[in-house]
Amino acid sequence: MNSESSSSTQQSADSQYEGYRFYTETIEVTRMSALAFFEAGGSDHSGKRLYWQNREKTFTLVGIGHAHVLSTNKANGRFEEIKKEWQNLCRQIVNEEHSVQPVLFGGFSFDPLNNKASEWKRFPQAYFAVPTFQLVLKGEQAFISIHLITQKQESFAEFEAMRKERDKLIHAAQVSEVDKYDKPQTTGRIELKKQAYLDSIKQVTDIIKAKEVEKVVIARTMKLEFEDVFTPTSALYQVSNEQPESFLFGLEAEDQFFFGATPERLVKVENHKALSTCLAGSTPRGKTIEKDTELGEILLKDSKNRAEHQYVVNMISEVFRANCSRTIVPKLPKLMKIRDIQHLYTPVEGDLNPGATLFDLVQVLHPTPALGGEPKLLALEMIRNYEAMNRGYYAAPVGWIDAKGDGEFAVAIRSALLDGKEAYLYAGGGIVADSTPESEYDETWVKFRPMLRALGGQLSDES
Ligand SMILES: C=C(O[C@@H]1C=C(C(=O)O)C=C[C@H]1O)C(=O)O
Ligand SMILES: [Mg+2]
Repeated sequence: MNSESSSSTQQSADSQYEGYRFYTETIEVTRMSALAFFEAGGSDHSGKRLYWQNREKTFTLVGIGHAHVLSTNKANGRFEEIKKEWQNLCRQIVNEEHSVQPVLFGGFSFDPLNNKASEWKRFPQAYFAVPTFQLVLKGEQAFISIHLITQKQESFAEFEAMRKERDKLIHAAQVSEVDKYDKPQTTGRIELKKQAYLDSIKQVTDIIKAKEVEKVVIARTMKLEFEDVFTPTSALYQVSNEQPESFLFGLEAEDQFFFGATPERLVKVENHKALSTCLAGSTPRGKTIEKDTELGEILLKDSKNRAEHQYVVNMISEVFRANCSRTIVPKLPKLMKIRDIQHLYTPVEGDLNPGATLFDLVQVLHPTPALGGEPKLLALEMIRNYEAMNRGYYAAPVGWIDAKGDGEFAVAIRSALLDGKEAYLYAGGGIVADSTPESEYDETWVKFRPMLRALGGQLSDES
């Protein structure tokens, strides 16, 4: 069964995209491994690939090549800029004849006002792309789309060449074996600025006790060194094996690759329904069922963790009440148990008000007190001043949006930046009045664990 549509649209739009045309074709293919498709794109489009799988595993998106890039290095107005450009581009190029609409995928940095030097050399403050070749796995079905966005009048030959390339990609993906990826040989594991991290927790806790701010999330970085270059496909393969119950994401920017397996949804919009997740408050999994249940029960009643969690519930509910009707917020948190850790969890949903968009929600929600703090702007300033790192895209929104405005963004935690023979891993925790540097430090170890296991950075005496 093939569904095809190739067409172009030209309207007398007053946008910056006047004269742009969109050529697209979507075919249904037999289901293939998303990772194999991602890998196949590496020979000609390395540095321009993306990967996404939702938490429920009902939707997987792989992008290869850039049909169009939207990015900015502006510190202020980056959300508005990307939102407006996407709307302008869609208005110009998308029409009803297109059976499949283009998808924009990418992310934002955590805090553009943080100007500490960092490892994030290839990532602008916002970085999105419409892929040239796009694989979508939905339920049992698989679709591959070609997207060509161009100002050229005549693109027939170019589009024909793209069809050939698509067929080669499909073939390469179908014959490749995806279980061939080994863990890297890890030669070094360095806790960067550990003392500065511990000191910052003490400083921030003192300021919270003086009631100048209520909650601030503080994070730290771990660096792994590998014997050989470790590839993005191998990295995705390893985390996907480790974390079946999370969103999986990967975003290439030239020779750097940001990826992770996060349990935290920032916001999803589907047919005007909005969903978000309050996730804060943590404890390890128990080794036995009894111990695990006991740890969970203790977490549900623990006042320090409930305080961490409640700031997030209050903030997200407030944002939803301002942007949605029929907002539903459960009164009490539940437990979200994932492989290495359990969290306090409250889902929030509502019907998006007319005029409110996914990008609007991303902008007002980011960062929630799960990754920033309360009050938001003061917490951001404290993170800038006290945290001994620059988060880059860690803890920031990463996700996708389509031409109708549906899409989903996750909070990019449990993540790492891969840079050739090195990887930078990130983990943090919510600091409230009764936090201590030692227990926060321990909590970050639990949060590092999945990524360490995936990347072979776990020492032999740890399991
Ligand atoms: C900051 C992280 O996680 C966040 C902080 C949590 C906490 O402090 O309890 C729990 C879940 C996340 O919202 C991280 O994983 O790095
Ligand atoms: Mg915590």
